[in-house]
Formats: sequence, structure tokens, C-alpha cells
Amino acid sequence: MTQEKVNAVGWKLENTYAELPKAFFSIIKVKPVDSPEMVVLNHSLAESLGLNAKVVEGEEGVQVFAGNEVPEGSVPLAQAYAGHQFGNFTMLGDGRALLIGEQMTPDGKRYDIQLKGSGRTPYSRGGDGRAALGPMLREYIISEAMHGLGIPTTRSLAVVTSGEPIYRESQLTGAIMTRVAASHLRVGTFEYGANFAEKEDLKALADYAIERHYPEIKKDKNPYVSLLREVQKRQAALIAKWQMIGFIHGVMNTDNMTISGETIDYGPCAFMDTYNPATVFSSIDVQGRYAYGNQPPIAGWNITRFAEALLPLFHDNQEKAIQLAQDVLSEYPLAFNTAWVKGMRCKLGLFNEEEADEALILDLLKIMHKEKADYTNTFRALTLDDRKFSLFVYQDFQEWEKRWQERRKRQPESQKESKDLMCKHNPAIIPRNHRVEEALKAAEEGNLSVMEKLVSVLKDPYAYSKEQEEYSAPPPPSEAMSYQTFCGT
Ligand SMILES: Nc1ncnc2c1ncn2[C@@H]1O[C@H](COP(=O)(O)OP(=O)(O)OP(=O)(O)O)[C@@H](O)[C@H]1O
Repeated sequence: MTQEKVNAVGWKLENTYAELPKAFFSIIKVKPVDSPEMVVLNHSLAESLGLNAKVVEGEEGVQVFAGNEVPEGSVPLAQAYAGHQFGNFTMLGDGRALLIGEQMTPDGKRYDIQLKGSGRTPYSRGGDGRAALGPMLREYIISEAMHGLGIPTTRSLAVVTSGEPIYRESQLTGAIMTRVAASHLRVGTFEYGANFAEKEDLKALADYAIERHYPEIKKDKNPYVSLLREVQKRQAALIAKWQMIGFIHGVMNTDNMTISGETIDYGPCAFMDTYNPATVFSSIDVQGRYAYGNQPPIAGWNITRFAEALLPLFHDNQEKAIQLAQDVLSEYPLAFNTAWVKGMRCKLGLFNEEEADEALILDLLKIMHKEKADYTNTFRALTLDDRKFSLFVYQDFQEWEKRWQERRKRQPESQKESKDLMCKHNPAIIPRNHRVEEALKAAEEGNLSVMEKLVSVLKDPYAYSKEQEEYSAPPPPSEAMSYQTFCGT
């Protein structure tokens, strides 16, 4: 295919990562796949990136998304990183991913374009560098749902099949997903810098991250301490949003925490049906380290690892450096709690602040836990005033509801305004696990319509449309409890 044709897609790629110290990446010669075919293309994302959606859905797009052709200006590279996985430090890196460049959008934004499942790299160790169709489509569905829910996230531009089988416990269809992210800088990239590179390299990485995500702190007295504070703020806000919609990431290792504050890695994630803080879906998380209720403190633990990695840049005197780190880290619990209470107030239709609001929220959660209420549907029922919803029959809930209604009346805004606020913060639907599985099963049998419909109703989860109603039912309790997720396929 001619370069002209490839570029007709609308690529305007830059490669600023390639200017980082050499320790942070390896330039890769991509190994073409046999006969790639488009499975799904995100038209609206393609357009917002400045790509020509008509051309991109044709052969030119398929060849680029398969890694068979690289657009002009692209220097494909795999990034080095390390990370704490379930608490243990290890060397990692893009073992099956390839950054083809940063797309400059028509409105002047910079986004990484990364192929996931594109083949081996120097960081692959024993792996084949490939990915299976099911997990790539799962990432597509859930990351797009997260975007619809208003949660910062990496996004999915396309999934193509590679035409080559891959071998796990059985033979699977090979696929490549194109991921779009504000960047792929992870806490683990900094841990790698601190442990395996020189201090100047770590400094260059921090300067790059500041320039790319937090240019406003460049002139601060100690920009590296400010970097820690800003990342901590974004993560606190992100985790509060996850908690508010019942999202369980499942593998909050430090290599899966971004510097940009976007959700990344949709391997074993899932949404909670019945409210229970101990909920875990990931088959490998036997201790429940990444259970729903543990996500806020785990994020704090991960940010402490980020602080440790940055210590050499804070101050030459180690004691002073540690003190600077501790001062920032001590702000995390309040940063998270403030973001969470603020969001939960919105879920309950409350505009102003009252001191007793947190107790009101916690009391509702206590009842939901005790009565095994569905998390999403409880807030949906409150929004719709759905008296048929299970909780409305319980005495303790009725007492709670009275308190809540009185609280709502103690604000100047009308009931209508309060309801509108609730509609904007309580999704009518989430990607229920059984619905995602149903879509994936059909897709693997060659029927993409179930997935397309699911993705389309999840586009605006706050629409409260007629067609969303059938998607709001939770699975039967036995199915919900036994649901398990797996990572790394
Ligand atoms: N098939 C594979 N071949 C080579 N390396 C792999 C393979 N699968 C996973 N890895 C590597 O193992 C590590 C952990 O895998 P994990 O499944 O958490 O990441 P991932 O989903 O591939 O990546 P990301 O965090 O970018 O979404 C990563 O460094 C990843 O690149």
C-alpha cells in the first residue's frame, strides 16, 4: 500500500517519547500479520482524532490497526516500565503493545495511539506478544462505557482480528486493539526510572510528564513535589468516580495507575451488582487485595510508591525529601473523601453541604449492604421514585427515606432540580457483567449485533431512555455471585 493511501486516513503523528532517554523505550520493527479484518471501529472517536472515518474503515485503516503499515512520521516503540504487582516489585514493559505515535487532533490535543496485541517486544519475556479477540472486545465495550459514564479513561479506537490463531488453554482468535490515551505514563514508568535508570533519566521523565500533563506547575518552587500532589488529586478524583458507579478495576497494580489520571487496563475489571464492599471478581485476587472497598486505600498505597520513586528529585537530603513526600501523601485521605462525598451528594440530589450528609450517605449504604440491594438500581430507583424497588418495603429504609426527603427540602432548589441532578449522576444502565458476556459470546460466533447494541445503549447511560430499561435488570443472584474475571489473555 502506498504511503499516500495510508496517510489519507488523516494521521498527524508525532513521537515525543522517542526524545526521552533511551532507557525508557525500544524501537520496534513490526511483524505483519497474515490477513487482518476489521471487527469494530469507533467512528466518533476516529472523527474527534481528526481521522477520515470513511477512509479509516477501509483497507488503509485495517492495515494500520493491524500494525502492517505505519503512518508517515511513526517510529513504533515499546515502553519500559516496572511495577508493584499484588505488592511485589517487578520489571515489566510493553510486552504486547506498541506505541505508533501521538496523534495531534484538530483541536490541538495530543493522544497516544497504541496497538495492543501487536507482537513480541524486548519486554515480552516468555509471552507471544499477542492478544485474543474476547478480551480485546471486552476492553472496547467497558472502556467506551466508562467514557459514556464520564469517567476519565483510555479509549478504544478499533479492534481487528489478525487472521492468526493464538494458543492459550485452547486455540483462540488473535486480535489487535488500538488504544487511545492522554499518555501511557504509569506510576510503574517512574518506578522503572528510579530503579533501573540514572537520576538524570528520572528527571527527564518527570519533566516530560509535567510538560505533557501539568504545564501549569513548571514554575512552582518544587515542581516534582507539585507533580506528586497533582497526580494524587487526579487519582483521588478518579477512584471516587469508580466507587460512585460500582466499578471494580480488579488489578490496581502500580503499572496500571496512570500519571494522567485515566483508567487503564481492563483485564479483570467488572461492575458490582449487589452492594457489598468485599466484592472481588478477579480469579487471581484470592486475598481480596483489590476488592471494591479496598480501592481507595490501595490507590493511596500506589501513590506512596510514586512518591518513593520521585524522592531523589525532591531534595538531595533524603530526610528532607521524605518529609516533603509525607506532607503531600497525608493529604490523600481527605482529597479522596471530599471528592467522594461531593459526588455522593449529587447522587442523592443534594446541592448544598450539611455536616450530617456523610452519615446520611453511609446509613443508606449500610441498609443496601444488609438488604443485598443492587447498587446501580438503588440510585436509579431513588431517581425515578420507583416504589416497586425492593428496598422500599423495609422499615429501616423507609426511615432513612424520610430523613433524606426532609434533607432535600432544606435546600432552595426545587424537587425537579434535585431530580435532574440525580439523573446526571445515577446511570440508568451500566455494562452488567452478564450483558457483556452475552455480547462477547455472540461476537465470537460471528454475530456483532449484540455488542453493537450494547455499546450504543451505553453511549449515554444517563439518558433514561425506553430502550435502556431492558438492560437495567441485574443477573440472577447465583450468577452474580459466581462471576469471575481473568487477566492477560
Ligand atoms: N501475550 C503476552 N506476551 C507478552 N507479554 C505479555 C503478554 N500478555 C501480557 N504481557 C505483559 O505482561 C504484563 C502484565 O500484563 P497485563 O495483562 O496486566 O497487561 P496488558 O493488559 O497487556 O497491558 P496494559 O496494562 O497496557 O493494558 C505487561 O507488561 C504485559 O505487556
